[in-house]
This record gives sequence, C-alpha cells and structure tokens, in this order.
Amino acid sequence: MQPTLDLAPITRHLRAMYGSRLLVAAVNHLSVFEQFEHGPLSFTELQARLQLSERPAHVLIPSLCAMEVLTQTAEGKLYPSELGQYLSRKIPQNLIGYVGLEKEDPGVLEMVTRLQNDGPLDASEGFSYVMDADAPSPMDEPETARLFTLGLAGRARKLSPIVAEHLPRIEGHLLDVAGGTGFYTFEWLHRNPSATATLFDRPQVLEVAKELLEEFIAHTGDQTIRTRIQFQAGDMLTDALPQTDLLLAASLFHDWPTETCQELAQRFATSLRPGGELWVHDTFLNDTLDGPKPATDYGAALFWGTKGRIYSRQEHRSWFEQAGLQPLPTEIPTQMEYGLMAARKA
Ligand SMILES: C[S@@+](CC[C@H](N)C(=O)[O-])C[C@H]1O[C@@H](n2cnc3c(N)ncnc32)[C@H](O)[C@@H]1O
Repeated sequence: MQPTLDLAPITRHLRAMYGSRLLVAAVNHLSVFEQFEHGPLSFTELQARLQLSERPAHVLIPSLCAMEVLTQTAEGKLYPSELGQYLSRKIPQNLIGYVGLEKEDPGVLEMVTRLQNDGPLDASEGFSYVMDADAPSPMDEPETARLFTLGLAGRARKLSPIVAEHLPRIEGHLLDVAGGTGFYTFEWLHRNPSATATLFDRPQVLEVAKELLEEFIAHTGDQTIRTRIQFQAGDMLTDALPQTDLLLAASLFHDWPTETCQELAQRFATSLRPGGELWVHDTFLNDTLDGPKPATDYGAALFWGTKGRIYSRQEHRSWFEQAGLQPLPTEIPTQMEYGLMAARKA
C-alpha cells in the first residue's frame, strides 16, 4: 500500500487546547509545583498531595511530564525540571502570574472542576461515545448517534485501510466491537474474501453504518460484503458477544475507566476461540507515563468528553494477562498518533 499523508498535525493542534487547560490548572489552581519542598515524590505521593483520584492523576501528571515541566529521577520519582522550577514561587522570575492571566478562562475553570471531581459535576446527560447504565446515552438518540458516528467517519475512512492491511488475513470471523461507522470491518472484509464479520454497536449507530456500507460497496464494487457482514445491536458491557477468531477494539478502551477496561478484556477473552486474537487500535501513553505530548493531549480531550483517558501499552498488557490472554510483541504504528497491539488466546 502506498504511504499516505499522516493527518496527525491537525489532531495535534486540535487537542493542544486541552493540554493548555491542564497547564494553567496545575500552576494556578492546584499548585503542583509547590508540592516538592521536601524533594521528589512518587506518582502516588503526588497524586495524594493533589487530592486527585486515579483517572485525573493519570491525565495531569503524564501531561506535565510531556510538557517537560515535571521530570523523573532514576527511581521514577517526580520533581520539577529546570524549566518547571519557573512555575514555582521559589524563583523570582517565575511565570505563575503570566500563566495565571488565563486562570479565569471558562475552559480552565471547568477543567479544574473535572480534575477535582473526576468528571463533570452534572453527568446526567451522559457522555459522548459511552453507553452504560449510569445515564441515557447520546449513542441511543438518533440525532446525536448520527452526529457522533459521522464525526468519526473521516478518521475511520483514512485509518481503516491501514489497519485492515495490518490485521491478520484469515478465512474466519472478525468481531468489531463498538465498531461505529463500520469502515474497519468493511476494509478488512474487502481484503479477506472468504471471511465473515460482526459489527457490534448500539442500534442507532448501526443504522448509520448500514448507510455507510452502501457507500463502501458503491465505491469498491464488492457486493459480497453485504452477505458476509452481520450487524448486531447490543450492549458490550452486559450482552453475550459472539464467538470469534479475531476481535477488533478500535478507539474503544480509551472511552472507559480502568475497571471497565479490565471487565471488557475479560469479556473479549471469553468471546475469542482458542488461538483467536484481540487487536487494539488506539493511541498509547509511554509505559513510563511521561508522554508523548500528542498522547497526553488526546488523553486530556478524552478525560474531558468521555469516561476514559489514554492508557499505556503496559496497562493494556496487564488487562490482557488478567484475562488469560498472552500479549504479543506486535507494535505497529498506523497514523494520527495511533498504533496496533495484540494479544492471543492459548
Ligand atoms: C469512539 S467510538 C469508536 C468507533 C470505532 N471503533 C472507530 O474506531 O471509529 C466508540 C463506539 O462505542 C460504542 N459504544 C459505547 N458504549 C457501548 C456499549 N455499551 N455497547 C456497544 N457499543 C458501545 C459507541 O456507540 C461508539 O460507536
């Protein structure tokens, strides 16, 4: 396949706003850089001093490391870098006042609230891309389901041919859980002419995916896909998932808190046949939880809008191992900060 233009610069600029809000929140509302008077702190010590729960701490601290204002000792303890010291009162030429010119910005104030509350104060309207028992989901309302699904269509059209090229070529079955537009399934079926697939998502989302399938068939002329794909509406958190040889979780784990990711990994392991593989397409934090910046900015955006964040490959591997799956060494970059990783059922 010919390499195509990577659109990552656009998504970097888009998400930088969330990182900026974290910086102002850290300097002017949470006083992160005043916490080190007795020396470096472990991640959990800093988290406790800032009174943050797990998710906001895993959004804020890696972000500040990626901005190079926090750094790590050889033992992995955190402290302000030379640059970061200019965000503490210790240094007269500090930029606290300058950064603080933005401290009343509504986006910053709301970010502070969300950090301290692990999400918005009012979650009664649900979260984009999330359907669970806590609140009505926009993914179950025809208008918002269409809006959010079509919002991902351009990205899916761009990334899905690259992902499909790297997924295993088999004659078996692909289960695309929370598959959204369906483009990842369509592209994979197009490359695996004897294979079948299930696109699993909420009913209103699948209505949109069915229309997009017609567009894909018109574009490729591959009529066989219509007979090889099943659209299955359901709740991946509670419904039985079909047995499969390959399971794709694309932009899925990052919408959910850690405990739900662990439960989903268990459910996915159950639906895999022996020898079957779980493939994840996502953006990953460094295992050292200190960047890269595009991933921490994306994590901040997801923290703002969903129940999740960006996770490291190591965090994914630990869920897979807990679910009895064997992580594979596969690390394939795709585009737009995304990559693939995989695990196998013995
Ligand atoms: C961020 S989108 C990812 C879509 C697609 N995999 C992609 O990469 O473009 C997350 C998807 O999860 C679906 N979803 C959320 N909660 C779900 C649930 N409980 N059961 C099934 N699907 C769910 C949403 O409807 C949405 O299509």
